[in-house]
Amino acid sequence: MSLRIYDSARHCIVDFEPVKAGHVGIYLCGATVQGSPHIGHVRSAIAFDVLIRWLRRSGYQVTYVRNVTDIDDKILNKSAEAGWDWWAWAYRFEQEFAAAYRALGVLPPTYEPRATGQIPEQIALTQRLIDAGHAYSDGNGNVYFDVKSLKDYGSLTRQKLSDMRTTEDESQIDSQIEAGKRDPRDFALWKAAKESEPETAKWDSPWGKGRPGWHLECSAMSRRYLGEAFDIHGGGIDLRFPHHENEQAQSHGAGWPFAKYWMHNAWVTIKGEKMSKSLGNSLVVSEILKTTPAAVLRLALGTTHYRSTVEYSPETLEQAGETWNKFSSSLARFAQAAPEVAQASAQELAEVSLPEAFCEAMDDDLNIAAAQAVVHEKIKQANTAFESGKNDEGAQVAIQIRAMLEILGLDPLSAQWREADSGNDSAAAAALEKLVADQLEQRVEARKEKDWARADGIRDRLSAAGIVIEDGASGSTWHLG
Ligand SMILES: Nc1ncnc2c1ncn2[C@@H]1O[C@H](COP(=O)(O)OP(=O)(O)OP(=O)(O)O)[C@@H](O)[C@H]1O
Ligand SMILES: [Zn+2]
Repeated sequence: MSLRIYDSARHCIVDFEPVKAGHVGIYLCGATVQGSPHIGHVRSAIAFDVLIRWLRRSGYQVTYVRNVTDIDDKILNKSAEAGWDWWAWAYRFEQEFAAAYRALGVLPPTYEPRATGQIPEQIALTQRLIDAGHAYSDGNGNVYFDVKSLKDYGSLTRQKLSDMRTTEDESQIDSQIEAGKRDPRDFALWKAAKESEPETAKWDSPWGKGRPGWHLECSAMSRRYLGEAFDIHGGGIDLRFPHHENEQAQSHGAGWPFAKYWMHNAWVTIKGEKMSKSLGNSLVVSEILKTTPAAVLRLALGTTHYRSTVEYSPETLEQAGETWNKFSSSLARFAQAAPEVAQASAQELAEVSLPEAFCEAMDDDLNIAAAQAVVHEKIKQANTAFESGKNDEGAQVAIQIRAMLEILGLDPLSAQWREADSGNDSAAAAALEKLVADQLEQRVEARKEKDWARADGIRDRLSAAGIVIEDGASGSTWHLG
């Protein structure tokens, strides 16, 4: 069996056949870096991380592009309110997103272009669309895409033009932009600079100073890094319209075949409602990570099917914590019984044969529940093998378990999570330091009161726990004996 995916343009499961044999080009709409990432924001990066790991494991050479939208109305407004330069504001949150991705074990994309780094390409694309008769300037510095000029406008989301009211992002409708449109359904490719906007947010163009509309960057950047035709375009479900419809219109209008398949991930909800800053129910990743191990959060977000909603509650994390403990304690036990389990290199893990049922599940539009069931089954099998002294068989199965978990980004013995554990080690060391310091203080008090029995009792109890006390002129120090 080979990979089958749900193509959200065709609304059905299809065989995945790459544009170029052996290669896969993927474009994922990345973050608009206007604020701290909440767990809804990182879901798509995690979902597509699993896809990319699986494609690589299936032998494809993957070029993966995830952009950063570092300029838009929200960034300009929020930075102005806060008294920051817009670019400093955007960079601050770009770094927060990067830290969240790193903490959650999301592999870096092959290329991560910023919208502001591709202005000449976006100007050239706008000009190309004007030349092709798909765009027009209003004479006031704005350029619009003429939706009626493109036969397949609406085809991605199966909508008739006659049923549409607008094709702009409704949260960002701007009266100045609306004024120059020949048709209210046209959308902006280039926006004339406004008096109130900072000079650094204005670029020269054939239509005067301004900046690109939001949809344009993805058409320009996907072409630059993936070419005119590429395999998979991904993003959150809300991006299908108008963003992806408009991206496709721009690229088709330019004469480029664009994405062959479309994949969209579902929401993270809380009490059934979309997690969202504006609804005030969002949980910032860095806050959750203060109390929850990153692997547990990744498990909670990444082991629900990407097209199903993740309903978040404290129980979601609790359950994920239990599963993670099972994965990590099982592998720690297996590695203790057979050191080769922990020593297996990334290369070995990438080459070890995987259980057929796991591959079938992953090939079935990333059926992660069925794939996880195989992991649990194999944990049972390894347990039985080790218990009956068949260490070689146990080790072989345990290495398969690691390889499967690595595809889900959840191998507890991988460098990512081993390092996280060493983070736990330092937390444990800090806790020990505090407890021993407490005991030493009490011993000092006991000695001051000439309560020798109590002082000796403390020393003996510490010594029984493997802690040696050295008394010196400037007080007592301790070390592990
Ligand atoms: N709860 C969520 N679940 C999954 N993806 C989400 C969620 N919230 C946002 N996203 C993804 O992140 C992208 C950017 O989200 P956006 O900036 O609209 O965040 P938000 O928290 O909904 O903010 P706002 O309330 O200001 O609209 C969205 O287009 C969407 O693809
Ligand atoms: Zn996009």
